[in-house]
Amino acid sequence: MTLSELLPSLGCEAADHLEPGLWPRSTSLGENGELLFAGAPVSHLAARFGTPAFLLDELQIRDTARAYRRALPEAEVAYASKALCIRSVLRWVAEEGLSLDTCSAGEIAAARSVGFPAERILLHGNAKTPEDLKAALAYGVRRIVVDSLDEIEALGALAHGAQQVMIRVTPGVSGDTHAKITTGTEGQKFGFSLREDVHDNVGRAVAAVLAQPGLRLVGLHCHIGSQVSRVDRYEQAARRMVDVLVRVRETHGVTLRELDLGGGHAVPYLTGDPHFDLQGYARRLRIALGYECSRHEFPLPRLTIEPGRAIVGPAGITVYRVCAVKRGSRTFVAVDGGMSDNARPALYGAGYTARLVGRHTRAARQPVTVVGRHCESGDILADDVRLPADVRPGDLLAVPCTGAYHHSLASNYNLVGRPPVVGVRDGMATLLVRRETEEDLLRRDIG
Ligand SMILES: Cc1ncc(COP(=O)(O)O)c(C=O)c1O
Ligand SMILES: N[C@@H](CCCC[NH3+])C(=O)O
Repeated sequence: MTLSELLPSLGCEAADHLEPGLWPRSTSLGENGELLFAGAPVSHLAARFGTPAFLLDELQIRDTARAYRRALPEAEVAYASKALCIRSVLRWVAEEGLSLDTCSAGEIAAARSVGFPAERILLHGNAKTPEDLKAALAYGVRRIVVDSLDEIEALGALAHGAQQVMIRVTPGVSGDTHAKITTGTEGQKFGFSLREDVHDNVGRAVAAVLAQPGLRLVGLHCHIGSQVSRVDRYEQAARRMVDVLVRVRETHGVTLRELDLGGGHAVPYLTGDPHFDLQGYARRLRIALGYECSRHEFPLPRLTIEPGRAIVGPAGITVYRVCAVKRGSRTFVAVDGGMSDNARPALYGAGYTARLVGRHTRAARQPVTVVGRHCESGDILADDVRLPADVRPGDLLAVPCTGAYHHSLASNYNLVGRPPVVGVRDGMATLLVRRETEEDLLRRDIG
């Protein structure tokens, strides 16, 4: 048992501290219980922008983008925009030299609106609509990652030039992650199977692309899942994909020069969650690809990777205001947001922590459940969190690691407007996405 685990059982509290590794690097504790975020007091940001609000540390996003490029200088690093697709973030990652993974006409439109270079964009999706494909072709998106025989036919009919195409493969490698975000194994909807006994397999996909005069097959893609911390699984996928490249050369006589190993790199949400070993990942991929390619006398393909969560997740926090505290068989601390700004606990049983900010208290910490304002019992933001016993309406709570798949998964359930996104850098805050108003909510309802 650690000291911080032992102290509460003795009725003592450890000195207040920020759980290491969970909060953005620029956060620190200020006076009177204040939390400083990228140089700005969170309670001031809450007063200025209201709550709930997503706060983003611009420099941390930029630093992480650079860390990826430094770790794998030979690779293309494509930010997976589904994690957080807002213009400012697209501009920041473009400036840091990243490419972009998109998966809809909407994400392409966002990229286009900031002039994201089309030659650095990829389009993904297991069910691309004609609008998605047309948007990609119209903007000149360099690579489209095809995911069904039907799509290959549809794209072939639309493409006139030599549209570059990659084929998404199901490598049969488990990312050892939540079932709902596992994508590398048979029996889920993404990718072409390596099994020859099923109809839509990789061999058929290769033949189908090669048969389309408007398409040019440039490589293969795989993505084993999201929130994956096991570097060995990526290494296994890389080896498997070289096998597939070699098999394609043997069977179809084409040497594919590009290999995209997807994203999925895990970030810690709770103390004790594993950190993704970026250096180890880079080293092991380099060795595995080098070894497998030389063993098969296959030219080293140009590598692409697609991290989303790892780029933006740890750089964001959400600030909420407490609306009510209910002390029954459990203590519920209800805040002014919930599953509409964080769907992840309801979707994946994801765990979060929370802390009181902007007020100093000597009250002992007690376990509480932080819940949202929505009409669902499952609208739980953080279970079993230790908050001061005197937590009360009007208090502010901050939740770390909310930069990825929070704003992008947000909904208007119960006709609640989505929170703003505020960028903070060197103490200066900028509203990047404004709060949704009642007028916004009613605008589309024209009946
Ligand atoms: C094809 C593809 N690439 C990249 C990603 C990004 O994943 P993550 O945000 O976990 O890095 C995803 C989502 O899982 C994906 O489906
Ligand atoms: N939405 C998921 C990740 C989806 C990954 C996209 N394929 C999450 O929050 O963990």
